[in-house]
Formats: sequence, structure tokens, C-alpha cells
Amino acid sequence: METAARTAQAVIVAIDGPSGTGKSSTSKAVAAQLGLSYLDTGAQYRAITWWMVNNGIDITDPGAIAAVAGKPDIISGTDPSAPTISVDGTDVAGPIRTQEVTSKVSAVSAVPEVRARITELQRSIAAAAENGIVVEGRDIGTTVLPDADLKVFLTASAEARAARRNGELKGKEAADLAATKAALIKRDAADSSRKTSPLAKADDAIEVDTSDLTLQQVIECVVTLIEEKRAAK
Ligand SMILES: Nc1ncnc2c1ncn2[C@@H]1O[C@H](COP(=O)(O)OP(=O)(O)O)[C@@H](O)[C@H]1O
Ligand SMILES: Nc1ccn([C@H]2C[C@H](O)[C@@H](COP(=O)(O)OP(=O)(O)O)O2)c(=O)n1
Repeated sequence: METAARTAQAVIVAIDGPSGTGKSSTSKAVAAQLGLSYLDTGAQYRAITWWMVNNGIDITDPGAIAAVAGKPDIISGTDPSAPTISVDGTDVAGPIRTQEVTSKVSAVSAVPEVRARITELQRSIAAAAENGIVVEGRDIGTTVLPDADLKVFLTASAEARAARRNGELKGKEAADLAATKAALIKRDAADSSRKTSPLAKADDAIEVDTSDLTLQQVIECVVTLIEEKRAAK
């Protein structure tokens, strides 16, 4: 895919970190405030996982996953005020957030053929973003966009992350704090220990612990870091 002609102020921002550290909320708000595109790469891995489940693929069999990894057509809308995700023309924004998909996404996203496919998609979306883009995930700074202008790695205590996730689930699905925390820790361990592009902080990423910060403080911190990068360009 061709690289779009970029505006002078275009910046590529990579935001990585484990679940519940504030990647999505921060990235969306920062992108909206600065007029950048926004890409939720976790939603893409969730979308391919949803497709595997929906098509009866045995997700305990990496060979079976690899064989069909190229089949689903995944399209991400990158407007931060209304991000979208579809698979083969179906809007899957809701179905990709179920506990079933959440419990299976680490296994699917560990398969190298899945990562190669989704990484290529992510790079072409970033290359087409004329005004720049905020891309959030697990391996953006290390693997997908190693030349990003700014890399941020968000962290937070498991307690803070579980409490945030439970706040979202309340009323929808059973929300037991200990169970949420255990599931988060299990997913972090799987995502950090896989062979192909695991969850990791890039050497040149700036680490921000969000445990005791409000969302607004994290947003302001990232906006300031981007403005510093833009001024130095
Ligand atoms: N600094 C923060 N303080 C309190 N709540 C936060 C903070 N950052 C995010 N949240 C809330 O925590 C939940 C998870 O945030 P999200 O952005 O989805 O994290 P991630 O994308 O890293 O999984 C959301 O409900 C969000 O509003
Ligand atoms: N760049 C990425 C982004 C997500 N993944 C995988 C691993 C994650 O557990 C799942 C889901 O990511 P997502 O960001 O939606 O998860 P949370 O919002 O943090 O719960 O996808 C990945 O392997 N690489």
C-alpha cells in the first residue's frame, strides 16, 4: 500500500500495555483532541477470534487457526469519535467484547500466521493516515511500528486494573473482583510469554504508571509528550 502524503504535523504514536491500563480511553481521547486517526489493534485480534469461534475452528489447534487466518476480511474505522470494526461486512463491535472471546483471544493471537496477517493490516492503516495516528496494543512499539515518533507503555497495578474492568462489566456479566483480577493476570501471562511479538515495553518507550492517575491526567501527559515531539520535528 502507498504511504499517504503526510502533513507536517503528522505523528505516529504507539501506546502499549496490559489490559485495563487505560490504552483505549487514553488513545481515543488523545487522537480526538489532536485530530489524529485511532486504531484499536486489540479489537482486530478480538475480531479474528470472534470469526474463528463463529466458524467452529478448534482454537486449541494452532495449525487449524493458521490454515484459515487469511480468510476473514477485517475492516477498522479509525475515527476516534466513532471507531468501528467489521468482519466480512458484519459490525462486530458488540460481539467481540463477550467473555467467550476475551477468554480465547490470547490463544488465537499467539499464532504467528494470525500476527503476520494482522500486523500487515495495521501497518497499511498507519501508512494511510494522513494526519498521523495513535495505535494501541501490545506490540506496536516493539514490532508493528518500531519507528513511531512516540512510544508510551502504560502500566497499573492488577488491583486498579481489575477494579476498572469490573466497573465496566457491572450489570452486564457477573463481576467478581477476585475472578476478574485472576483472569487479567492469566491473560497478561499468556500475552507476555508467547514466542511471536509478546506484550513488551520497547526500549525507547516512556513508561507511565496510571494506578494513581485520573484518566484526564493520563490524557494530558500523553498530549504533552506528543506536543514535545511535534515541536522537535
Ligand atoms: N487513569 C484511570 N483512572 C480510572 N479509570 C480509568 C483510567 N484509565 C482508564 N480507566 C477506565 O478503566 C477502564 C479500562 O480502560 P481502557 O482504556 O479500556 O483500558 P485498556 O484499553 O488498557 O484495556 C475503562 O472503563 C476506563 O474508563
Ligand atoms: N497488539 C496486540 C493487541 C492485542 N493483542 C491480543 C492480546 C490481548 O489479550 C487481546 C485483546 O486485546 P484488547 O486490547 O482488546 O484487550 P483489553 O481491552 O486490554 O482487555 O488481543 C495482541 O496480541 N496484540
